[in-house]
Amino acid sequence: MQPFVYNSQASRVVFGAGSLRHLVREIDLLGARRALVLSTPEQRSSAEHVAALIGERCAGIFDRAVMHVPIETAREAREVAARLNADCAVAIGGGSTTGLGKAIALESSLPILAIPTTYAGSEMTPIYGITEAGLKKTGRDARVLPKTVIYDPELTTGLPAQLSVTSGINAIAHAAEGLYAQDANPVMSLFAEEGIRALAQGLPRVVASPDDIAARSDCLYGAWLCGAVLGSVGMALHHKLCHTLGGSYNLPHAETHTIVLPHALAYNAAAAPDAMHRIARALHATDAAQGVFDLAQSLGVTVALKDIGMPADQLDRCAGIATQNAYANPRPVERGAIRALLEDAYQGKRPAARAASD
Ligand SMILES: NC(=O)C1=CN([C@@H]2O[C@H](COP(=O)(O)OP(=O)(O)OC[C@H]3O[C@@H](n4cnc5c(N)ncnc54)[C@H](O)[C@@H]3O)[C@@H](O)[C@H]2O)C=CC1
Ligand SMILES: O=C(O)/C=C\C(=O)CC(=O)O
Repeated sequence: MQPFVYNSQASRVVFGAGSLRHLVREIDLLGARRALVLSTPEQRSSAEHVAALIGERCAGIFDRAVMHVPIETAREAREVAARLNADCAVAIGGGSTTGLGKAIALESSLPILAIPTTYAGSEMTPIYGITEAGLKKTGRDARVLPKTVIYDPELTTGLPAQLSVTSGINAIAHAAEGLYAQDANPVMSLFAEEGIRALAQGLPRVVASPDDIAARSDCLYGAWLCGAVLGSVGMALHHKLCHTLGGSYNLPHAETHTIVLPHALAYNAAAAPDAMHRIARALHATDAAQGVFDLAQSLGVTVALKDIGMPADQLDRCAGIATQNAYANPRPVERGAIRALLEDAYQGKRPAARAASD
């Protein structure tokens, strides 16, 4: 075994159907008295349910979380938290809502209790993102890692089937890149492979029956493990491409991950054979890139950037942005090859299998 460094991220996880009933106990354990509940406008009713559970210790609800955390929203939420004397933030929702909690915690160190309702995994990471003047900046800071996470699969049954699939593949992307990360380690690789396996088994059952709690549990468990990988080791080409596409063209986050991942894996396949073997094994596929593509296509989500609003004439520019700064990746990142990758993703082409001799 190669020497390695493993950074554990300290958080408390309460997992299981119905575990939202432990919310007040968990707020007590944080030592908090005035909880500010965060949500998107669409999940206002979930926020109200949470506020009712918290009772008199609920300081208020802020329901304006949106994707990519615009700085104006972050400032408004910070002001509300300060005005209400909140001493903890309870974020119920996906990565956008957790991200808003992180924007508050970044300045105030307010502890976050996250209740994830998608599979994006932000609740397991010290990574924050804030968008200012059309530019999204991300960073790592221990203050933004949620202190407590309540994973209750019952809260995910309302996540539409298509968003469940793309969000699940967003999670798989964290694990896949974690397996070939420059700072990969055996512990996170175990999390990664198990996370992919749980999601690959759970997602088809969720699509067939969105209320299936056992399937929802498998997916949320997989999302937890994959999120932990994202929080612990560095990402590479795939995440760089998705941030470029999402940030520059405002493409939807989970869908973009779903479309790009097979092509990023095909690009890196020959340079990371062990990771590809483990991804394929977890997917019960013979090839990692094709396995992800087939999973997405068989579950009825789009596999082409042209279907989600990517302008055809921007592929050159996108290849330029994604290759202008150096970053760790198993295979050198070359502009011409990235342009070809983007063309394949734009058209929704099934990637070729890695040759056995590669
Ligand atoms: N900092 C980090 O470590 C990470 C950050 N992110 C960030 O998170 C954002 C994307 O988060 P996502 O979770 O993909 O989407 P999201 O949080 O934007 O949610 C998408 C939509 O689905 C709704 N929704 C969520 N859960 C639902 C449920 N159970 N039932 C019905 N509707 C539900 C939301 O209210 C929203 O309208 C991006 O800004 C991305 O950059 C994503 C992953 C990791
Ligand atoms: O952009 C952020 O807020 C930080 C990380 C991610 O979004 C990870 C991802 O691309 O899923």
